[in-house]
Amino acid sequence: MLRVHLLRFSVSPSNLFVQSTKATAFPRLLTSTKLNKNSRSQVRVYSASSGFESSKLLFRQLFEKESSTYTYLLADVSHPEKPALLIDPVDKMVDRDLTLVKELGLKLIYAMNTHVHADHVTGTGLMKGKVPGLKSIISKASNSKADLLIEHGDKIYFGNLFLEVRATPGHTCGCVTYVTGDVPDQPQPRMAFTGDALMIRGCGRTDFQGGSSHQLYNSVHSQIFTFPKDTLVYPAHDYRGFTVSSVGEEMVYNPRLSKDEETFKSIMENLNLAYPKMIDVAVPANMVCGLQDRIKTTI
Ligand SMILES: N[C@@H](CCC(=O)N[C@@H](CSS)C(=O)NCC(=O)O)C(=O)O
Repeated sequence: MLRVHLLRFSVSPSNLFVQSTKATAFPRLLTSTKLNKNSRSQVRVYSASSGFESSKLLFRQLFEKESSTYTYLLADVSHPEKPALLIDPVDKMVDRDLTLVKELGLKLIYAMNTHVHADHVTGTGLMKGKVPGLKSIISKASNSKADLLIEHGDKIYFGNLFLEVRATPGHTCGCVTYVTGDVPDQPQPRMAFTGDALMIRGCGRTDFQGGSSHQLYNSVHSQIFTFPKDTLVYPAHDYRGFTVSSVGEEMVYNPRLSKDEETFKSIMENLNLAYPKMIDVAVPANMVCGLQDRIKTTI
């Protein structure tokens, strides 16, 4: 039985980050406090283990061709349990993904979504039925159901590695970007999993699901373009064969987001894209992280 442990810390005047090591189960939810002399901001930390061993990232980019979706597998292979997570798995590729996880000897602990997708059904619900203890994750702002509802500033630990959550609404109201940590024992350069907020030489559309071109412009400029320029950009989709970009590259060459906001809005208003074919099926399913048939008993 999985136990979730929640702790809160009081604030003290320094700019340190403190997390609990008292939780008793794996994985666990921790709450910690970002200590800042000017604020009392609290940051929740989802942690799969404690300890300060050196870390090593295993990383795979996987593709689903009908919706042109990228799924990302990350694991800390320096940790004895090799805890792993998947970002944006697709329902029809669940067996591929879980076979790979098994072959690599990983322990899948989180199946995460960057947002409520409109073009395909998430694999997180199916995976929960196949991997005991697996937790689904989506943002609280998405108004969806999942095991863990994350918010801006949260840290999601897998072994000694972690992803930070950045709210990047605009394509949908609940979009988040997951970015690797900026401390020395985390992967360098940083890696940003931008979902549909920032794509390679493009971005997510803003014409449904609470989309807003004003919000998207501000999200990308304030939350993604402020990462170091060598930060790698891994989107949820690519329609032209690109696999990875960098923040510096997109700041210069993104034909939409390198422009001023008014020009960006005008571009977004004139995209004239057809609605995604799967939208009526995908959105309701993804609002419950693909668990629509079992929602009452499993979440
Ligand atoms: N044709 C596809 C949907 C294509 C599409 O609308 N993609 C979205 C992301 S998935 S909701 C998007 O934001 N595209 C931006 C762009 O500039 O292409 C289908 O029918 O599924």
